[in-house]
Amino acid sequence: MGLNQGRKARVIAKIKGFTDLEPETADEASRRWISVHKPNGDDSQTVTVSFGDQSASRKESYELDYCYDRKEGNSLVYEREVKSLVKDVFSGENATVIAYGARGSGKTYLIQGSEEEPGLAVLAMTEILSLAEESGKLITISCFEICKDHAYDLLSPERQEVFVWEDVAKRKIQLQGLSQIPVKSIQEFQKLYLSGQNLHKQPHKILAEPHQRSHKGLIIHVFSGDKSDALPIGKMNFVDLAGYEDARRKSTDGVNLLENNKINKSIYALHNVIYALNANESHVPYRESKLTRMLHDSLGWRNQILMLTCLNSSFCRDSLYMASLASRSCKGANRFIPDSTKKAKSMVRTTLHSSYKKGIPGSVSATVTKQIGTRVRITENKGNGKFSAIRGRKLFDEACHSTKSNMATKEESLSLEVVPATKQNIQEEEPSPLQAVSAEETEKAVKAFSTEQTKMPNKVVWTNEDNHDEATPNINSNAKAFLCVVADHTMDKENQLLVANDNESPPISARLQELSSNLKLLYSTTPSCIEIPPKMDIYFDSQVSTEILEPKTPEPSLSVNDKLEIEEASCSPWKAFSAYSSKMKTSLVDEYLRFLNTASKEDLKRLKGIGEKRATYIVELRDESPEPFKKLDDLKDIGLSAKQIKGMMRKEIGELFS
Ligand SMILES: Nc1ncnc2c1ncn2[C@@H]1O[C@H](COP(=O)(O)OP(=O)(O)OP(=O)(O)O)[C@@H](O)[C@H]1O
Repeated sequence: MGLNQGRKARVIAKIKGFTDLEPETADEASRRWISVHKPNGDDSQTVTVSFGDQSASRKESYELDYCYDRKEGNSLVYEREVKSLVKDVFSGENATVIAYGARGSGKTYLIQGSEEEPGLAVLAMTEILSLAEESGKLITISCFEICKDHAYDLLSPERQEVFVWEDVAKRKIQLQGLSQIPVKSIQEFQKLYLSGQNLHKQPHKILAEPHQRSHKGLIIHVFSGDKSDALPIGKMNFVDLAGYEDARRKSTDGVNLLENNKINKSIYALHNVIYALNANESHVPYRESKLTRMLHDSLGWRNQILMLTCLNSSFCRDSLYMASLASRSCKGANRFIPDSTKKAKSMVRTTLHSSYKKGIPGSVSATVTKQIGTRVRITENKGNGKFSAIRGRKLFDEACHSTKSNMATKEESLSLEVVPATKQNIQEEEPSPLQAVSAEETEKAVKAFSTEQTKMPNKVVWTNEDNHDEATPNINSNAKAFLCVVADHTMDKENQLLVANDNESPPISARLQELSSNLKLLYSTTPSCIEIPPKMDIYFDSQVSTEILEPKTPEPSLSVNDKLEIEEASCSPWKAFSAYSSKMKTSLVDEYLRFLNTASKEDLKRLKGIGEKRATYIVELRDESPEPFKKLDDLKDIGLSAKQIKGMMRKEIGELFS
């Protein structure tokens, strides 16, 4: 199939097949719960998946690229969806197949399969090995898992941690610590892959260690030949995501909430990337999770992506939510960003840029040392006024630019060893006598580096886009150069109330605007005509309808009590007005708190008065407790005074009328 209608990722679904243990009546019940409308049969370019609830009186429907039925097996999905991707990998592209869905929705069965029914990864590997044999290519595999946003190598006995390094051109990823093992036969593959993937199903060596849910990945690398000088051609990733489970419900197997939150967050992060790719957005938020950072060089550009939404065949609320998320990222549309917000965004960006130009304090220092070949370190320091941050960026860009021409090619990168940069080694290292203290010296130092770079072949600049603190690998003596960039090159925005960001979801002002419009709409209606909207879940509209539903952000709801109060107040215009105002305030505050409790770090930074530091702190608080902000006063936990909190709310709401 593979028809993406011009989009980067194909998003399809597979309804879980029945196990032998399920009763015969399961089929009938399943049909009541989930049905698929294919307007052109198997050739449909879009299908509608409809879910009925247990009473069958209401339906929710979502559009996807395709949906495979319960009885359609893994081999059919392979033939129609994955086979063509295998060919693409041999012609130099990367392909990624990702299965996600509620817990127990058949993800592992689809990717890995069973003895009787091999999964997509096994079927693909069979074909890859056969093509490799015909054409004399070398195949290696890597297996990893991601637990609580840390990646581990599943093919090394010590299960070492894997770190993500990215070159400055942002097109190449190096997974440090991830083994690659050559594979020649399907038996060899099965042994390695299944033992790696099923580690979690074995009894834990340390009994006290609790059972952990994780994302599991397989990377199949194809090389140009089978000698040691072989060049990488392409790779194929298969990812079996940990099952989604609504964090608001109690976890069934004692998995702690924190772990659940991390899993869900990385599922959202992945969908935000897919959404941004399908919507052709200029910014794709790859850095929101470990998984998307690891797959960065396989997601986007000309690479192939297949998103497999696994759906439970019997009633499962989490499956509904997954279908909603899938539909959203499938279309790459349906996002609420009013024009006014776009305008505001570009205005903010201009202002921020010009404030840099005006020389808001910031500094750049560069260090050139000869300790390990040539090394240039550029750090931007805030506040000492020696150098503007924008100048620092410029110098950095210049350095990168002159390095880019010397970037290791695909061939060269094979033999390249990465020299990681960590916050720790940046700080601990002895200052060089050449440490620049003025703009002029800094510029000279960077130029020296650039010149040095142009002389040296085989060089690539790597940066760790992960947490800089996480890696403390040894400096490799074979490496000739590296550039460390202290990532915090955003200005301290805590007090500037300005944020420039291209992130994917609407800022709070846009959502508040939406809320405000909804409330205005309500206000313009006579109280007795007020419809009580049904209670909404995030992105999930449970309204009784057979229409195709667009996944949504939540809207305000009025309780029966609200409605009664408003009706009571309707006898006096002033009382009615006061009642509406008060409800509006409550809804706005609720929405604001919900945003604080759920938004990504980048989105949080869109709020007035929330900069890098506060956003980081909020995210950390959420890791400790799933919903740290229950009332506005809880903002005091991030160091705000009552006056500042009020000020921030006033500014946020004032924006609605600007
Ligand atoms: N198409 C199918 N036919 C028969 N049995 C299936 C099918 N799909 C899944 N199963 C069975 O359903 C159970 C759950 O499937 P599986 O482990 O693949 O789900 P999962 O989504 O990977 O679970 P988790 O969220 O826990 O990782 C397994 O016992 C599996 O064998």
